[in-house]
Amino acid sequence: MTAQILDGKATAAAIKSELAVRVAALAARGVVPGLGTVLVGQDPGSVSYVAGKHRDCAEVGIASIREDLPADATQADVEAAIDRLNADPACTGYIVQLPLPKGVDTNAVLERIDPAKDADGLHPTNLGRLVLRVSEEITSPLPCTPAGIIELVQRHGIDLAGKDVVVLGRGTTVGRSIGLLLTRKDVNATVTLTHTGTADVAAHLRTADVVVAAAGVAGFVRPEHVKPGAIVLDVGVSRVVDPETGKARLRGDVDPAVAEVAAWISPNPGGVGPMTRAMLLANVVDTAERLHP
Ligand SMILES: Nc1nc2c(c(=O)[nH]1)N[C@@H](CN(C=O)c1ccc(C(=O)N[C@@H](CCC(=O)O)C(=O)O)cc1)CN2
Repeated sequence: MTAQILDGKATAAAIKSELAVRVAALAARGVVPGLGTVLVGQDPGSVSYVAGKHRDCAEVGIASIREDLPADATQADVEAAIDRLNADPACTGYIVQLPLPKGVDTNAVLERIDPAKDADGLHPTNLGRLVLRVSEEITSPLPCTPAGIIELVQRHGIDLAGKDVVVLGRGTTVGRSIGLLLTRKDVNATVTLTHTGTADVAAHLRTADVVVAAAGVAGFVRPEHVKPGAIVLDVGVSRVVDPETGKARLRGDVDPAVAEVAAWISPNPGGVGPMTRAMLLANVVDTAERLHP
């Protein structure tokens, strides 16, 4: 079996076209959504992701605002940037690019974001709404990567109801929150969250209908871990130096040979990453439409 591709690049492009139409309709009424970013330091991945977010904004007609801080920025410097974006009427939503350098308290930073401007859906108020609302319509921003994974699968005609999903990794942007979305009544999957304290991760993986690999360990999921016909989402990214060329290249959490066992697989790059960015834009547009009905 060779897996079919869950094409995040093409799906994100389709979503961006839909969003561009909605942004034009807002603009016709004098409403211009504005996305802010807070970037601390020069981590190459973070620099590239933030640049991509601003390129996306330009593509769909969303204004962008940048707060770029040096790697040695203090907690007070980061909080001052947050306060500026909270107060800026041109900024209708913003994100703080993660991870933050050691020494900056990430949770304190996330909690300082105005929940009404939380474009990442990571503020405790917005995560709390997800905890409470299992069957109601959600009118607050959703965490971008989890929302992007579900959208990617559903836009390929796959129904997740009744499926057993095994998630690898309990990080802030994916593992902690994806179960809240997958177990909503409109999705109806069953979720097992595995992590570095799980006794036998391989045993869980082998039973999964769907694997969400967000461990950040290159090539962690191998063909012998995957049930034939499973759906595999490759989320984690590692920058691995090629010993022959000395150049760094991106590697996902999933060994490419898994494509010989799975029914569906998301490439990495070109899978979940572009969907994360598309969902961020969707959160910004949704918020602007809710504020200006
Ligand atoms: N505040 C946040 N920080 C982080 C998040 C997040 O959702 N919010 N997620 C990740 C990084 N991330 C978004 O910020 C992200 C990751 C990957 C991509 C992407 O488009 N990747 C491309 C490859 C890009 C490259 O070549 O470098 C792909 O997969 O095709 C976008 C966003 C952690 N931080």
